[in-house]
Amino acid sequence: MVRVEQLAGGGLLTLHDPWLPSAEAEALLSTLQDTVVWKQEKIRLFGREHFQPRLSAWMGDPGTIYRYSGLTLQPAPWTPALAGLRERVEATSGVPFNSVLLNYYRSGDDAMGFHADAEPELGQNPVIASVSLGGHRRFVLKPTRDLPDEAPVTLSLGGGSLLVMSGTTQHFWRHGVPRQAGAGPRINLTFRRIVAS
Ligand SMILES: O=C(O)CCC(=O)C(=O)O
Ligand SMILES: [Fe+2]
Repeated sequence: MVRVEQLAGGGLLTLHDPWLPSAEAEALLSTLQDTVVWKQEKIRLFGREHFQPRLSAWMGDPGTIYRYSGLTLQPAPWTPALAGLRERVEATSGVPFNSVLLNYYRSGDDAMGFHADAEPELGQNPVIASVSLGGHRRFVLKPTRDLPDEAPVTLSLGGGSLLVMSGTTQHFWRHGVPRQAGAGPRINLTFRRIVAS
């Protein structure tokens, strides 16, 4: 099923759910849990250092260096599983990607704070394609202060789904994955296109 949601300000969400067959999504979850070199990165936020409340990894074509929150990530080479998945994400979304940020939420205590994927190396109005594996999590979008009358939008991202964020989503909306009691392990893959570094 495909659900399309237009956001105020010209953002667009396209949710394909299911996208991957569930047996494949489950197999990919355990392959990634076991084979990715996961790290808990220490970031600098408002001048203070702390560990991110999740594990992560960065994979991509040579030269796709990613900088955010004081970190500089060098890409690990594509594994066969993710190189194949990238092609399928590109086929569905119609957009080329050269890198992917992997986030591993070990439990409902792991989370992602509100942010926009608006780093300069992603260019203007980037398309971000987000594959979820494992347990459902709430994915919340909040308008920026440019859209004071808009209410937050909440999606439930289940294992095997593909969410494509496009248009001006990263300009007028911020998104996050709040802590969620009882949630199971989840891996999210955000495919991106680094256009300059
Ligand atoms: O885990 C998610 O669904 C969101 C991940 C995300 O926002 C990101 O990687 O920038
Ligand atoms: Fe994001």
